[in-house]
Amino acid sequence: MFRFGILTVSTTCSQHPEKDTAGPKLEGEIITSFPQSRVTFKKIVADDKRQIVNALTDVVNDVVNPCDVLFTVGGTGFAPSDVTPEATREVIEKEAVGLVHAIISKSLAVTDMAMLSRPVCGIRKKTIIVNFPGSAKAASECFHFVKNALPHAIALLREDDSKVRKTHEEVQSSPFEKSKVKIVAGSSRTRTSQYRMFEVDEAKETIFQTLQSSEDFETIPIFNAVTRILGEDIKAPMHIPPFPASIKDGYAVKAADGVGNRAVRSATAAGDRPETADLQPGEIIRISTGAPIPAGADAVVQIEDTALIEASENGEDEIIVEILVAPKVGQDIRKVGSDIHGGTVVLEKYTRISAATVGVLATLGFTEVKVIRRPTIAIVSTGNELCNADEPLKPGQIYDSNKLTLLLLLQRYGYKALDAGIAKDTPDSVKFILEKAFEHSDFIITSGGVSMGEYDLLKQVLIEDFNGTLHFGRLNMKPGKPTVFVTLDYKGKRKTVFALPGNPVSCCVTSLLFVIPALKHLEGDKLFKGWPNITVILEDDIINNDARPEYVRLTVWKGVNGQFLSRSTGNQISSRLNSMVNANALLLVPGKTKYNKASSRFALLFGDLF
Ligand SMILES: Nc1nc2c(c(=O)[nH]1)N[C@H]1C(S)=C(S)[C@@H](COP(=O)(O)OP(=O)(O)OC[C@H]3O[C@@H](n4cnc5c(N)ncnc54)[C@H](O)[C@@H]3O)O[C@H]1N2
Ligand code: MOO
Ligand SMILES: [Mg+2]
Repeated sequence: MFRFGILTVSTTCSQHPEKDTAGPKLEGEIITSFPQSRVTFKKIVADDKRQIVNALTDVVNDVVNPCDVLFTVGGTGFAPSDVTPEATREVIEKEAVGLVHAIISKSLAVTDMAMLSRPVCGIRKKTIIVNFPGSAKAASECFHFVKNALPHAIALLREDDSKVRKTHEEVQSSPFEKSKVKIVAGSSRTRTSQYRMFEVDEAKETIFQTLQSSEDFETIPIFNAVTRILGEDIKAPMHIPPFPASIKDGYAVKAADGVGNRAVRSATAAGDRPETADLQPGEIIRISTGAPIPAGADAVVQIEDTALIEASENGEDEIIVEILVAPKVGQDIRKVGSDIHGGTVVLEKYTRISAATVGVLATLGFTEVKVIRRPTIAIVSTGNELCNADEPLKPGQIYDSNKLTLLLLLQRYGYKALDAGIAKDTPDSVKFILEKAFEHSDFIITSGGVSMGEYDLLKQVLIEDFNGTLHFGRLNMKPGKPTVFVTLDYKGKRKTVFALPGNPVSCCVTSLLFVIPALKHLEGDKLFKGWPNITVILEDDIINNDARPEYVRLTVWKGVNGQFLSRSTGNQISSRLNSMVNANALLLVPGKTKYNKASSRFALLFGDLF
């Protein structure tokens, strides 16, 4: 049973209690909403801070007749006499700003006047004190805004564990199920990887065969459409230009008139309504670029090919102009539909939308466009050693860089991703974070936890807890050997997971070689055929001492003779992210191979040229 109190604060009502409509109205709402409850305290006091403080204190100290929630009604406004919030603040021990926020934000949805209410809510001992405005309507509305949270708030204050747990379970919908994975340490741990080593090309092929390009569409405003893939053929609903328009600043003429002096009838500029009275022989009309061609005119003579013969007295108007060069029919006129012919397909489905594409859509009057829906993407970091940027580093910790690098790398190619947090190196934590990511996203990129260590848990959790299909778990490449590609069904929805190696460079290089192409493929980008291979000249010797083929990061720029020159970005160890700084290309060097300085090689260009 809940116990409520109502303190009406009003000087008038304290003298004429029959005028208090808000208190009784609120009492009725309380009993209707909580039939098992009782209103154990009712009082009216004047708008007097001392009286309010005393009444509130009496209630919270009353052990015989305690009150779970005490509502004050009135005295929360801007009038000099309104002091209920100040009195409440003197009494409470803890503020409850969430209640205040609920009251104000929900009231603002009803009336702008809610801005002028100053409620204070808080807790003193086991009583919650809540300020409501003084009108009967507002008080009862506010009660409904907060009432759903009250039972749980009361249970918490009463330290009623069973009720609190029940509410937590209800709120969290499904109680968390622990991971099935057990960490295998010591003598029984595996010493050889059970995953077959895939070649890079085989891995790419596997990705493209496994992932189906989306045929799911959405309509978005054209100003958000750059980098998206067009989801339909766009037919022009009109001709561009929609009217014959002048290509030059000059004079609209009748070509048959030829050269000679002409009377300037009028002037027309871009944006003017088309002149409908037919141009007569011997007449011309001054015209500006983009203006509609007047009726009866069939050519435009640019101003450079004319001479002024006579002007008006004030010099503002041209009266007679001489045409110096004989015009041809149609000269300097943009015909209707000459840029875009109405009814034809002007943009093809699967085009990647550029600023110019948006311009064409705008020209045709489109404000929205149908595009292929992109997968929702989440990024997860894993590792006990990882620390968020806003926390101080403890011994043994490092800052998480992969999550941010991945988020921004994706952004560079137009993809937005969600930060799904950092998982600890425990099966439960990895499972919990992945579950959270699967709830919100269809395409998940993780980093770390995929190699041979006993705390490298990603593959096991994905397979054992989520019944994932592992398509590959090891690649013959450096960096990026332990790259993992998994698909699974979660609550009936298909999820794609790339579990990338934790080393920051491995994470970047594998994103460029597999993740971005996979996203482009999913999005139906039919024009993307992988990063272009360009011929570069090496400015230094490049040696790969590893048996694995190595993707060496290069800086490529255009030399004076137009050739592409390149230099390695320095020490290529996969922990050294500086090797990605200033890198715009990847040079594939076979295992145990030296590429000599000045030789020319193919490199994959993934960024802008320097
Ligand atoms: N016995 C073997 N050990 C390792 C092998 C192997 O084949 N046999 N492979 C090595 C290779 S190659 C790589 S690459 C790494 C991959 O490691 P994991 O993917 O398991 O990643 P972790 O062990 O969790 O971390 C590796 C490294 O990267 C740092 N890291 C991780 N996450 C982040 C982050 N978000 N931001 C910054 N730095 C991060 C982490 O601290 C480690 O230093 O395994 C080799 N081992
Ligand atoms: O393959 Mo690891 O990615 O060398 O560093
Ligand atoms: Mg590891």
